[in-house]
Amino acid sequence: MVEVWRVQQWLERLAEAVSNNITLSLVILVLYIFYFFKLNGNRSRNLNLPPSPPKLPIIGNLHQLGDHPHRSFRDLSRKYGPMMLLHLGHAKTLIVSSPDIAREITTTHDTVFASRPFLTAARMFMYGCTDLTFAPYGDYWKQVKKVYAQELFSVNKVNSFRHIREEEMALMIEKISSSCLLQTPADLTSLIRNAANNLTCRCGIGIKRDGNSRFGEVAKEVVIELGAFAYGDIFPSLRWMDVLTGFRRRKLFKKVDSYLKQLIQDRVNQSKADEEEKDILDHLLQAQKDNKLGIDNIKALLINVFLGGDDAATTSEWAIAELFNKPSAMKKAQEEVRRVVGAKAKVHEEDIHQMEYLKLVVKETLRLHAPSPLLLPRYTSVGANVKGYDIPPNTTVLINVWAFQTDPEMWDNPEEFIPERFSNGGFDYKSSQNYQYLPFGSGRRSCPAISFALAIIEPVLANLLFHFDWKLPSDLKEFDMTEEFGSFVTKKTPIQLVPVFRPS
Ligand code: HEM
Repeated sequence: MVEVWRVQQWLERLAEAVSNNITLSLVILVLYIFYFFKLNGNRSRNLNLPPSPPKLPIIGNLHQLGDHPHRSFRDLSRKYGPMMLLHLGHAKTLIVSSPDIAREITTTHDTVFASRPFLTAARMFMYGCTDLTFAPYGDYWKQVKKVYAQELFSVNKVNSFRHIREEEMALMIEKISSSCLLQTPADLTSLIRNAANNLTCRCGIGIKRDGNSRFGEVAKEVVIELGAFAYGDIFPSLRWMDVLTGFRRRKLFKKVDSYLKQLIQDRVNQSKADEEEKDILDHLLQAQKDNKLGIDNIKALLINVFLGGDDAATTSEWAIAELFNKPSAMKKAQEEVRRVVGAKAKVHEEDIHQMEYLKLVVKETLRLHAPSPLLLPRYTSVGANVKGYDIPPNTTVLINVWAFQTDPEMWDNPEEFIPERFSNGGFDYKSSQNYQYLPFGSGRRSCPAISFALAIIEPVLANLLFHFDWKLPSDLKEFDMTEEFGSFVTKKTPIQLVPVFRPS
């Protein structure tokens, strides 16, 4: 019998040969794609499919994606309509660009489109997609969603993390104060990311996710890997190429896995008795004792929590960037924060409840800069009919909320940052009444952590506005607002501003 390690060695040699030889890789790629084009034929001949832009052989519409897919899709939808069927490589992808069709997908046909595609990186890092984000819709997802809603992100639980938020805010302010004394620019991007990620991870697992700690490094690499290219995601028939070429991914996974294993083991040995002190990991271990979850499920769910901090950090960064770019809004927000906090030395959480303009600033930021402008991909394994069009089985669905959150037909001066546009109410994060504003998604797969996220974003902003005024470093003439598309849409260049202590 052939020994397993020999087979492994053989596979690794083959993989090396393929990845070192571009011509061989390309020949295999082309042969496979032609084979599957032929095999699949035109199965959709009798279907009334949504309009599609012309596509190229093999790569389909991939060349039309550009650096900012949400913008390219919006431009294409102006020509081909609010429901387009694209072929990203071999993957059928429905692009939705109107609130009306978003409602159909997330409400009328919610259960049909409630799954997620099995993305290569998610399969690995989310332990076979057993986290909440990528789990296929079904009993397991429902059970995990219940644990999240009742035990992890309930209002009481979010409130119980208040001391962590206050400590992390104090640390952030202390670090900025030293830049203030030296009159050097503060790297707000990394300060905000550190604060949001430390805070999220302390609530999740009781430890920080500092940029340069071992855990911080690993978490950062996972975020990059989740947004990275994989053959199998666009050419499902080429999934085997990912197996052959995914050494780096597997190495990283081993690192993540051993880290999480140790973390869980340590916690099992010292569980906390006090309900108030329990963090997310304690609750997940309790769910394991109740036979609701396995150890690998817990690891996957913890990764979900690490990633959430990045969403909140991205939003806080964009809010500061937009305020800096619009001095009248900055002045109004600062005046409100300073009036509400008054003579106190620091911002208290009860103060934030009274900061109405600050909340409008967050809403407007999420309109222009939803961290996931295409939401998270949905997937249907069965066919469906939406607005008279046939959606074939095995189609991924991307809802381009950015397109309708910036549509001039729905918003006045849509490119401009105007927090006041939300002052009449009418747009709630959770309400599904108005589908033209959906930064947290909609329906059963919408974000379960809205209050948790706002409880990070609002204190970060209130503290930055209360303690400091901000000015451009002397060597900078302009403030760059370019976007970068990755796992989230972030600001391309870090925010470097010089802090000045607020006038007393
Ligand atoms: C500004 C902050 C955030 C934004 C804008 C945001 C946005 C989103 C969006 C758009 C989705 C997909 C919705 C859909 O497919 O319809 C989502 C799902 C999700 N979010 Fe958030 N999120 C934020 C913060 C967080 C945080 C802090 C956490 C956790 C710590 C979190 C955990 C999740 C999870 C687990 C899902 C998957 C839900 C499912 O598939 O059932 N999010 N979020």
